[in-house]
Amino acid sequence: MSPFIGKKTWCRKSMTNNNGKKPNRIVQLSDAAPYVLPYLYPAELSAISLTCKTLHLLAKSVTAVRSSDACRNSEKLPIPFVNSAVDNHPYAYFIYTPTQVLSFSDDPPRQPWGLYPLQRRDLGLILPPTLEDGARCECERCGNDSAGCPCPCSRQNFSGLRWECGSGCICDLECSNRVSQRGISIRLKIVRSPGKGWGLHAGQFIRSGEFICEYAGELLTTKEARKRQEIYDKLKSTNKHTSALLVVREHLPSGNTCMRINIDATKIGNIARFINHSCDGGNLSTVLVRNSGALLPRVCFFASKDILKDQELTFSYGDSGLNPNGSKCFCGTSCCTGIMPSEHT
Ligand SMILES: C[S@@+](CC[C@H](N)C(=O)[O-])C[C@H]1O[C@@H](n2cnc3c(N)ncnc32)[C@H](O)[C@@H]1O
Repeated sequence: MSPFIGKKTWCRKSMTNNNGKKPNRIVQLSDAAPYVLPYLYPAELSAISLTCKTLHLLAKSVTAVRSSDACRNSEKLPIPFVNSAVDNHPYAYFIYTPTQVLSFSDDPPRQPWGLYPLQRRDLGLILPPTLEDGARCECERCGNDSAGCPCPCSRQNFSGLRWECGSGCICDLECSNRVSQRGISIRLKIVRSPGKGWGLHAGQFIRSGEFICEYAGELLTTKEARKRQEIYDKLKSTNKHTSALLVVREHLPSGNTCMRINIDATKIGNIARFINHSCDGGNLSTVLVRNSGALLPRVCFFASKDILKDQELTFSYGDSGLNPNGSKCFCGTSCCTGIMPSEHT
């Protein structure tokens, strides 16, 4: 019997098994689809949706789940994509990580997204270890005795640099000095607009100083960052590609040296990859957060002013005067230079 995919959504496996015999097993598409469809890239999903009505409906429900939460159910609240008829993009595809990861030299592994609610462990990426329950920090910042905690709390309030407790402390994630380690807990949405593409917007009022999110992505060496930027610049000229490579420089106390942190959220990242540029500096500040016990700092966004519900969250990508050939800026602020800042790494 030839493979049959019909009204009743049954198909016969046409592949032969190890013995060269055709297995006699009947597979119901709607049962198998949840194990396959979430792994497909958007182009594959739309190709498969053209093959039959059942797969069309299943692919449509994968798309609906993907558009309903860019974070794959791995943050406290869903962060949906909103496209009010700007174009026909229901969502943007990328691999989700809640925090920074080491770079992948090849393409990262596929990550399931769609159809069933994912747990953090399903994401297939290395996630930061959680601390044992019950452990309590004894530092002053946590309101207890100052004895015993090796965290550098006393060095807090450095401008642009924040110290938090970490794996070197005995406190848990509830410690008040770990605000950037508990994931995203404010309502946000990713809104499509003409000119800028996707952008991150507030889904609620956000008070000045509140933690928004980490800039999560692949940590790159400077050599790798420069190589990737060259590739992205070429792709950008086709107008079909947006990249999300952020370079942050940390000036070390000596004043003579600075450390570069290159984070590429183009393929693997979190919702910070959707934050657009604003020539007036925007409403977010970029803060380097050092956790006690961690070698590298993380780049985090905090609200630099009160942000109203539905307002776009933005920050300044840099100085546009350095980039006379840059692409058009659509930030819409009164001080807009009309040109996007340099993306030279
Ligand atoms: C980190 S991504 C931000 C998310 C992006 N809008 C998207 O749709 O994925 C950076 C890219 O967004 C676009 N972008 C960001 N700010 C912009 C602005 N003010 N005007 C025009 N395009 C902007 C540029 O294409 C830039 O390379």
